[in-house]
Parts: sequence; C-alpha cells; structure tokens
Amino acid sequence: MTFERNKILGRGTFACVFYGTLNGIPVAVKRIQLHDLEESIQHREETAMRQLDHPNVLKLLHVQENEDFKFLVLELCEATIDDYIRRRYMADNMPSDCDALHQMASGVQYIHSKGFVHRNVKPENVLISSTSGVLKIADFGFCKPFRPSGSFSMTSSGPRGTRIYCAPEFLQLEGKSKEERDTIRCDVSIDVFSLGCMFFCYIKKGDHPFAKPGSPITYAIASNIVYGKKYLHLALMPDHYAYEMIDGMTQTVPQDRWTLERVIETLTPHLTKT
Ligand SMILES: Nc1ncnc2c1ncn2[C@@H]1O[C@H](COP(=O)(O)OP(=O)(O)OP(=O)(O)O)[C@@H](O)[C@H]1O
Repeated sequence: MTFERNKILGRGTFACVFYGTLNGIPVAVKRIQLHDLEESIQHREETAMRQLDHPNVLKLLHVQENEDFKFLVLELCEATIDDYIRRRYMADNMPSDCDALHQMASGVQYIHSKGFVHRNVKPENVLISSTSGVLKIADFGFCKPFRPSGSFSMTSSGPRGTRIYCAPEFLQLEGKSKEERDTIRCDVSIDVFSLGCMFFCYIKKGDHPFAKPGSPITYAIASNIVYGKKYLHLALMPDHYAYEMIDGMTQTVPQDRWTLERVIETLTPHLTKT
C-alpha cells in the first residue's frame, strides 16, 4: 500500500484520509493517530468494518499498522453527501432522492443486523462511490456493538463533532457524570433519528427539520432537538412521500420512532424501476 501525503481527501477528528494505491488500484487510506485514542477504542473501527460487507457500507480492503498510526485502506469514493447537499459536488449518475434514501437506510439496517450501532450518522459520513453513484455509510470510529436486547450503555460523554444530527437522548449526555451516563441505556433508534434528519437535509438541500427553512444551521438546532421543536411542515407538504416517514424517524421519544424496516417498506414503492 502507498499513499500520497499531499493528496488529502478529507480530515476528521482523529484521522486524515489520503489518496493512495493498493496493488496498483486507487484507494483511500485513512491514517489514524493511535496516541490520540484510548487503547479500548483504537481498534474499534477496524473490528467493526472487518465484519461488514454490503453495497451501501464502505468496504475495508486492507489494514497496516506501525507504532504511531493505523492505516485503514478503504474503497475510494468521490465525495460526501455533505458535498452534494452544499452543491460542491455535481454528478450525472446520482440516484433519485428516493433511491438515495433507500440506499442509506439499507446500509444502516445492515449495520444493525450485524449487531452494531453507528452513532455518527451524518452527511459527512455518507460517501458517494466513484464509479456508480452508489452511497456508502462510512466512519465506524464511534460505532459500538449492542446486546441481543438491542440496548447499549452510553459510556461516551456525548456527541463528537457536529451535534445537529444527534438524537435528543444522546445530546442529553452532555454535562452528565460518568456514573449518571452508565445508567442511561440507548438503542439503535439513535441512528434512525440521525438518518431522519439527514433524509430531510438531502431532500431539501441543506434545510434541517429542527430549523426554520432557509435559516442558518446554528447551535439552536441542538436545543430544538432536545425540546422536540420541529419545522417539518414549513418545508415539506404533508402529502409528500417522505413527510410522515421523516416525522416518524425524528420523534423525541425513542420508542415512538419508526423502525428501519418500516422506512424501507415506505420507500420501496417509490424506487426508480430499472
Ligand atoms: N473512502 C474514502 N474516499 C474518499 N474520501 C474519504 C473516504 N473516507 C473518508 N473520506 C473523506 O475524509 C473525511 C474524514 O473521514 P472520516 O469521517 O472517516 O474521519 P474521522 O476522523 O473518523 O471523522 P469524524 O471526525 O467525523 O469522526 C470524510 O468526511 C471524507 O471527506
């Protein structure tokens, strides 16, 4: 594996992603600085990715490590959904909106079926594949296995990076002591909430369900999420195929949220026939 230090594809909190090659084939190389991470989470991303194989989940091709860094060699993508929403990326072969939502839901449903919750679903973490315009869920640095009951404890002190796609129960961890956090159990519906917010941003090209249409993305969104202050009706007609679904996915109470099975069933009749 080789990578080009001056060809940076993106940066995250703990990693830098470079253009590279593996056996002559173009790839993305995610370089993770090991010293920045607690030992228990240094290998989390690799462990999860090794178990995942789905067209809508980014594929791990190879792993290399030295004393300082872990290198995850990943299939190369062209852009992120964030680039697409902000109109920094245009392509002829993007799927229809409904096909795109179906792909994202299928990827997350598969991740759950393998016993993992992603916990960081957001537009920067959905990639657009180079060749076919297929969408791929990426960045498993925050994902966690869950019990057969479907629940997991939130040992984390709260969201990492942007908070505007986080479920209210996740945002409420901020400021809590470790003892308090240990008593809070979450379930996979935290990913459904994030996906619902992202669906809306995707369809409305940047608007957010918890912000007034056309208003800037601000800190107020996180507070609106916690208090269930939604503006869906100002941006989408109630008879739009995605209105009820996004409303159901972004319910404040986790038990009230739609399942991904229901989301996929709702989207299927609207898919582009090939
Ligand atoms: N396979 C890939 N192909 C092309 N670009 C990529 C690829 N993987 C990541 N990137 C780019 O690098 C950025 C950072 O990658 P990634 O989200 O995996 O890093 P991270 O440090 O885990 O981020 P975060 O701070 O969200 O946890 C992505 O948003 C994307 O722009």
